[in-house]
Amino acid sequence: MRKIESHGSFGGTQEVWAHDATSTSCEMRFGVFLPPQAQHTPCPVLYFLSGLTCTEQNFIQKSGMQRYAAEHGLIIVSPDTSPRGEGVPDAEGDDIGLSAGFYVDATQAPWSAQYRMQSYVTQELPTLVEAHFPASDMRGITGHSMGGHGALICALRNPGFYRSVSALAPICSASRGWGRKAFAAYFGEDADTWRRWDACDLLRASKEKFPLLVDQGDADPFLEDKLQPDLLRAACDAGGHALDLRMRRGYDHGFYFVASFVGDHVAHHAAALTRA
Ligand SMILES: N[C@@H](CCC(=O)N[C@@H](CSC=O)C(=O)NCC(=O)O)C(=O)O
Repeated sequence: MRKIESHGSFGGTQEVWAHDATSTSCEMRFGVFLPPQAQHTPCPVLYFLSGLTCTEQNFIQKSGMQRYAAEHGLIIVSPDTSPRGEGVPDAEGDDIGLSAGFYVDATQAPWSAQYRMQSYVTQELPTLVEAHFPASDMRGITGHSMGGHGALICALRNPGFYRSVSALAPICSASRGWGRKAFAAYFGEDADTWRRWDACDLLRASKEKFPLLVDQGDADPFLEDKLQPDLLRAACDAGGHALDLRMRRGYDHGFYFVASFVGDHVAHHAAALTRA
């Protein structure tokens, strides 16, 4: 593992690390914010999954989350959004290939060899983080847009592994919205497989009940066609999950929105992760 960056921030440290990942067969980078409390005691970890076109940098530079993480004593880990490097498959468009891993394990060639972001985020990365940083095994997961979809499916596919889950402007049903092109490529046209990676289908089927905090701007240009919060509401009703969906007047999809509400999400996770 190699430390790429280290910056003092709100009494803690914002770092970026690189390592050779086995799940994605390439070098992967991730951000880790270590709050001041981590100098003395193991801290809970909140994973933040970013959206299309992002690397590990967008969230750590634009969200201002370090202030809230330092206040609540949370480590925040922010992985990259896809495998990277020479030979990694890509295709035309922002919603497939590089920066568009959709946090799934692809089944179709040529994607299946390296587009294994579900395994990376839910297995390899937590193992690495808990071995190398002062991290406890209390984990929460959140994300923005494609990363909101990612947070939901990671929690739903791994019951008991995360104590808390939330999302900012998530792609609520990737197989019906913004993920259709990627799902067709990564999984082929098998509808059963698509359902196993779609947050709304997983919510309808889940026996474990998930209390969900979701913020969504009502001026988001992707709201109706690509994000589809109405489908999330219907799936939570059908599956018996408590959904706190907060529609935010005048907010669009970008990081001005994320920065406005990330503090609420950090506080939400801190309450769940520091409860005895
Ligand atoms: N160009 C794309 C949309 C690009 C975009 O808005 N990306 C968002 C995430 S969208 C869903 O996953 C983002 O976080 N961008 C990075 C940033 O720093 O703003 C299109 O219009 O299709």
